[in-house]
Amino acid sequence: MDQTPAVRARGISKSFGDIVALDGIDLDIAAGQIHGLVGPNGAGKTTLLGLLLGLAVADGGELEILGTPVGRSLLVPDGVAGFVDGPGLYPSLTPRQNLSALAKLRGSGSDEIDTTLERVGLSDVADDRIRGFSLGMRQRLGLAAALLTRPRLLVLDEPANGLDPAGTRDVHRVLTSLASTGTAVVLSSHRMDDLAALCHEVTILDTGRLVFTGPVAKLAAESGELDYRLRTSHPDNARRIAERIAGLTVLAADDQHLRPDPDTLLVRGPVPALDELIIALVGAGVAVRELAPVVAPLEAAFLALTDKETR
Ligand SMILES: Nc1ncnc2c1ncn2[C@@H]1O[C@H](COP(=O)(O)OP(=O)(O)OP(=O)(O)O)[C@@H](O)[C@H]1O
Repeated sequence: MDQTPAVRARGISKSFGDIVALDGIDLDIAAGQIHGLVGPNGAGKTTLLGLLLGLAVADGGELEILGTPVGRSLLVPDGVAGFVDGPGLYPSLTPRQNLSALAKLRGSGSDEIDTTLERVGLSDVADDRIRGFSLGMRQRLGLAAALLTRPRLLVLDEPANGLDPAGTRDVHRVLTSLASTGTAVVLSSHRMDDLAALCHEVTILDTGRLVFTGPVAKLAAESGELDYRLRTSHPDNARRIAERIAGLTVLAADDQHLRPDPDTLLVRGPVPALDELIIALVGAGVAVRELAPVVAPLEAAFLALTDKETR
């Protein structure tokens, strides 16, 4: 596998008038890596993806794509494909015609149209006009158009947007198989569960600044103490026992904006205190029916790193 980094960015900045969309971003994406970009609305994700696609140039910093320095012109090297703000398609044409037009423009890929349409699950509608397509079907076709160029860096802005669960699974499968052959994939998403399932590394942006970049497991480890939902056979006894465990706090349901449920207790504490709680509950004849984090560890880390109220 080619060891040239797909992306190497140092101190990238980009402003639109007074708005600082990116503020000194460093980013490394290795070949064959699926890298997720997350952040609240307006964090700068689309702006960063646009720079990688050559749709705009940075105001400052250094950017290397597939080993080639990208200067102040809008040229990115061959081997980069993808889309931001939805794929650009010809609505009056069919998927097959869209891909044929693209293959003609590029002078290659026309023999791969059928297999590419099949890969993204559009074989059955290959000859229907795309004007009536759903958002999810357009997303699939956008991905097909990108795949046809055999990219070494694939850049996708919210590719799972509008996809049903089966569509999301198909896209994950395509991206995972692409990465296994050395293509780097960078994608934005608002769904931490998707990113956890798909990405090797994630970068979190917040109002143009980088607040985390690294392996998904490292991010999950930053979630600190979590809140857990505890369902037992005897909620009143469970509450009394939980209140006696050192380091454990029993929370009110409205702390979490959750629907009140008399059978469920909310507790916050470190894992050893939870272990102690379970042992005590079982010892007292209280059956534990569920103990699960209210917010998944990755989501909790994301919220802690980007939550303005707590900052
Ligand atoms: N062409 C533009 N002109 C002016 N401001 C812009 C432009 N593009 C982006 N911005 C601003 O830059 C900031 C970053 O926007 P960007 O679209 O990159 O965020 P994002 O993380 O992709 O957001 P979202 O999750 O809502 O898609 C925002 O404040 C946005 O309003």
